[in-house]
Amino acid sequence: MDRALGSAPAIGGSWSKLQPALTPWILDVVHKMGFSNMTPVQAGTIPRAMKNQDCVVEAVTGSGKTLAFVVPVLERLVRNEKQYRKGEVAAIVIAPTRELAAQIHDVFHLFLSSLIPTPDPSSPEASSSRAPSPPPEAPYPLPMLITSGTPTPYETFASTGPSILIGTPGRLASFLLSPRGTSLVRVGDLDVLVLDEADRLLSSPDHRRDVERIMRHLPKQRRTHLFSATMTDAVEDMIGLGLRNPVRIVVNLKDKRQGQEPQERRTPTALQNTFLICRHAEKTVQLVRLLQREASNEAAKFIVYFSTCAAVDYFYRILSHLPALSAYHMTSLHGDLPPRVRETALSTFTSHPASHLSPAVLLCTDVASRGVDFADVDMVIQYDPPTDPKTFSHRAGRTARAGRKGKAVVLLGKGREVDYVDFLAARKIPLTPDHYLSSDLTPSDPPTTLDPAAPALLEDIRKLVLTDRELADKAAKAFVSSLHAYTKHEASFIFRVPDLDFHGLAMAYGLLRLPAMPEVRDWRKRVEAEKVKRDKAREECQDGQEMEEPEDVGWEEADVNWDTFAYASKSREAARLAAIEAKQTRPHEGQGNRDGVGAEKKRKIRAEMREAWSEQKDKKARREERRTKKDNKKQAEWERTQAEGGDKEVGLVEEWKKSVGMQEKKKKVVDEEMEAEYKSLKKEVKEEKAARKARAEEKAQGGLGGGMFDGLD
Ligand SMILES: Nc1ncnc2c1ncn2[C@@H]1O[C@H](COP(=O)(O)OP(=O)(O)OP(=O)(O)O)[C@@H](O)[C@H]1O
Repeated sequence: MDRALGSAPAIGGSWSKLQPALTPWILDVVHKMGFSNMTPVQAGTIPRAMKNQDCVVEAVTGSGKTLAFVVPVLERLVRNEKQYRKGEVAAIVIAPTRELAAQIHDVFHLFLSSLIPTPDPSSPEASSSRAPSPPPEAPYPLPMLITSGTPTPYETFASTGPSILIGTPGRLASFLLSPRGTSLVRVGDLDVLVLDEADRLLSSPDHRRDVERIMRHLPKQRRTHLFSATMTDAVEDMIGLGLRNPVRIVVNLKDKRQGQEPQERRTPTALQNTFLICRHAEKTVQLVRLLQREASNEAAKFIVYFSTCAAVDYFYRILSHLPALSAYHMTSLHGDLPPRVRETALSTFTSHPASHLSPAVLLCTDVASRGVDFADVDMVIQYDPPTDPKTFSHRAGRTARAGRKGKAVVLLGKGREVDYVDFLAARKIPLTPDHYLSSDLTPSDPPTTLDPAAPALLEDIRKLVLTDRELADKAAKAFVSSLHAYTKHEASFIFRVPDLDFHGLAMAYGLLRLPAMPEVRDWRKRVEAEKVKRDKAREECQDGQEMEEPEDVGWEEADVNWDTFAYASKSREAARLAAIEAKQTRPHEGQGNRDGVGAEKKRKIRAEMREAWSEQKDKKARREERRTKKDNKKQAEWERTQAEGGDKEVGLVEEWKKSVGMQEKKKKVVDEEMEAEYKSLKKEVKEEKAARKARAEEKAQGGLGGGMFDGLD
């Protein structure tokens, strides 16, 4: 492979001086966007991508990578001698999330819309910019978005005949490779394939499998470009497999400090990238104060990252109701929300007329960490550090885009988590310290004893939670899921569950009680064992020397009557009461049939539910790996027969395709059946457990019982 570095000039130069020169209408649109000069990555990439070179492009967040592929894709298609007809696809862009795919589609659409007459506002197509526009005079390339939540692709594809497809890997693969897709969508003359956020696409096994399936379906005679702010080994593999003599374009930044050698860095220079240390119990207090302090410094738009969808859901409900944040406009965004809701959330946040008096806050997971272009975010706060360290710079990079200033802060728990700063520095992501914020929002040293605002905030949150049992469910779910995410940190030697202060976290979440889960049980045992050890050592201590006690933030279970604690939703509460009553009147229902088959299955499910989440995940990963290996073997076999040539080749390919298709179909049916069975049994076990618990609580024996889903009902 050609490893030549594409030299990207420090200053990009003028768009109008680009060689080869841009087509006038494309240049016109770029100028209308307000850009007279290229960014370095654009200057380094566009001339090469316009010619016949595959490109692997690595440049920091917010450096203008989108235009670096949109412009050459359009140029190549406009200049192409081949006239693409309806049904023929000339370019495909794959992005890891629907938000990013939609954004890329919008950029293509922006170029195209400069050529077409404004549609009649009364027509249904005019209502959405995502709907393919009526074709202008041929041969201008029409883009089409293929992600979940977009209109049925086949009809739209057949009627509009787009030549550029932009989508997420799974949806694109099923669109292109389904029997209907293979007969309707012709890719034989595809000119260019772009993978945006290539490292993310290739390091997730699901995405990678789909990307590879798509690539195998495309002609080898094509250009392929990979773009990302961070590159991984997975990308290196792909370079070998799917690209031909690619040129590598790396836009590096140097951190020039007075009197020091310039240091290479992976984040924009205009980004003030910081960390703040506090107790776990003080995290929510610090989050609230950060929002307040920055707004008092004129900041108007914030993004706050959590590790899980459940945490976003919960904190959205809590923070939206805190009097201290009443002026803030909160929006939540995560992958468990339906596509339409995600789309609305994103546009609500981007279009909200925020000011420092009425700031806008987006609470989200990593679904909004990569690629999504927010023009005017002042501050990014990472409530939870990301489980994958590569995500760190992507999250922080949602601010300080295209040379603008911005600030990012990550909240780190006192103790071992502080090592994360060195860990990132070694990865060319330097962080500077931010101060603990005291109650008057002035910087201070971290308090030596617990900030009294933490227990006070706990009480405020609890008051809120006690108004609706659903909030207590959400709190427990958020806590459990965040803890599971914590066990998945790639930097596991820094983020160690045994070092976590569970009571501190419970305080930051405003929990009423700790959910019963293996990790909490182990922690309780550990704390108890340490106490016994200390007591023993104290007894044995001859000289009366004081022993240092570990800090206890003083979180205690709230005094709640769980029998009468009701859901605010009348129907939900009625269902809860009905379920309790039903179980009391028919206590043995659902305990399996006489031959013991049901009981055996339930035993297995119970065991699975108790199994640590991490083990369940590992099993899934192993299954995934086996499947990928099998696919690869079949692919190798297919390629071997192709290389051998001969008449039987076509038959073998067909046979292979058929067998893969059959297997996938069969697997889907089996999966669906198994899933349905699993779900219904899981529901039964859960109901049974809830009833047992209700009975036990009635007998005033209390306590949190067995499996990890207890406390989450
Ligand atoms: N030549 C240019 N001059 C000024 N601004 C530009 C230029 N090109 C792009 N931009 C703006 O820079 C911002 C960031 O661009 P873009 O989203 O393409 O960055 P990116 O490198 O893809 O970032 P990420 O890695 O986070 O996805 C956008 O708001 C875009 O409009």
